[in-house]
Amino acid sequence: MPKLKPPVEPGERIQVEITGQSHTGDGVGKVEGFTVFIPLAIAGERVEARVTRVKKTYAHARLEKVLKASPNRVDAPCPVFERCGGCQVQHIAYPVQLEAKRKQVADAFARIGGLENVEVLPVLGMKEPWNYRNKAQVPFGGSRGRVRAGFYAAGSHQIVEFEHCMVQQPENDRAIQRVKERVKELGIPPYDERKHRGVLRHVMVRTGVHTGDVMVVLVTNGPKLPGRQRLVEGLREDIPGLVSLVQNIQPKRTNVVLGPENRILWGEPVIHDTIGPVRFVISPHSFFQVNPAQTEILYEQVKKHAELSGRETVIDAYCGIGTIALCLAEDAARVFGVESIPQAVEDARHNAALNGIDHASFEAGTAEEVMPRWAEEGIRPDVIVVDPPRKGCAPEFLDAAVKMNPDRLVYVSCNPATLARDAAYLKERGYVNHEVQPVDMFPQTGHVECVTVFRKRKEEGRL
Ligand SMILES: C[S@@+](CC[C@H](N)C(=O)[O-])C[C@H]1O[C@@H](n2cnc3c(N)ncnc32)[C@H](O)[C@@H]1O
Repeated sequence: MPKLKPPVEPGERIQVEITGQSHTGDGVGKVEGFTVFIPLAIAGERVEARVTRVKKTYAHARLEKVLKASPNRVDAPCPVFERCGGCQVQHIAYPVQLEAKRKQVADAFARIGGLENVEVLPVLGMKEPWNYRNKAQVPFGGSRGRVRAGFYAAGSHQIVEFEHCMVQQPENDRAIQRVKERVKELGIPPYDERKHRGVLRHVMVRTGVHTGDVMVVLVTNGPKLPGRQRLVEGLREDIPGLVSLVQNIQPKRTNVVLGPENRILWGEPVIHDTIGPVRFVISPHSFFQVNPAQTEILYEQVKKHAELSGRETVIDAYCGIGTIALCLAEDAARVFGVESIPQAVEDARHNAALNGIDHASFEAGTAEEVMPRWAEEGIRPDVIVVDPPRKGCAPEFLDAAVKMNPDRLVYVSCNPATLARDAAYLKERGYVNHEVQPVDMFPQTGHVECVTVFRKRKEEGRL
């Protein structure tokens, strides 16, 4: 077949009807049947845009003028919204953001999973969809005299500075500004990623919203931290609730924020927070859900679908620091967790002890290696809960899960595309889901989280 030339070229000005919203929040339209993604455009609008990049099957364009505005367009409250890559959909009314996310999940089930009959319920959103994040990770740059700190602009490493981030807990904002002031005052050189020189690369702040604990992690390019003592004293004065001040060393030329080594500059190595009645320690490297209010809602959904009576054996796969496992433990006879990061597994064990839970055990390893072994060893869970990263579950893991013959498999997903793929895989193996409940863990962004339960197809009985 002769290759068709795309109908648009970089630099060209185009007019487009926007027909949908992509999973990253971009407006999507067609020019002579050719797909164009336009950030900041909204479904239902007619816009003028400048083509910036052309690929074989799609192009990107920059919005220049809204010719016909959608009634769903609102003024984005954040002054740096259009430049900062943190949020993508502040310009869309919140109820419409939620419906776009619901549709995104339904499309993934229909197109990727071939599962048109799975019902996608309305997204559980927030009453106040702002100031929710308990964790901020801010790159530092510029020069000794002109320190810059902010978020990267979309698709680049240009730092967009801010004083107040509208999706962060205010404690995180304040801590970042105080670090920036002290770094300036003490002349600590920020990191220059092009030359791989300088000291301060990132600052990470985590807040335990229920305990008030604050952790500040200063990520440096090497072990040196000039002005260390004065910096520690200054930040102890400046940051109310500071419990843990850590230096993390990332000597590599990489986009990975945290390096392997943590040094305690002052205070504790961890902070605490709670989910429901369960208390957790959080260390710099551990995964902890970033939207505490919505985590309670997400976990309620998991509990509802797990239907525990106190007699069940439960596996929590991809368990992080054991949050789901330990929140379910009260209603289960036995809980097993598996997680690939050894430090998180140590935290999970510590968390079990902290809460007096002695019928939960955690194993370090990949879920795809550990589950087949558990299946061989004869572990037969009634309920399996999975909460994998964006790439979803490995087939070896799902094969082992099916072999264990659980009654229910509760799937928590941060990526509708891989959830739909795995749903199709499970359906072929006799496990089906009928409904998906999306939860808005990340308001103002394109991301959506989902919970669904797979059960053995009735007519097939035992597998
Ligand atoms: C989305 S997080 C879920 C954590 C936890 N369930 C929670 O709600 O806090 C996914 C977790 O899977 C872990 N992980 C990634 N790949 C894995 C694998 N192949 N096997 C086991 N765990 C994995 C990550 O380290 C991370 O802790």
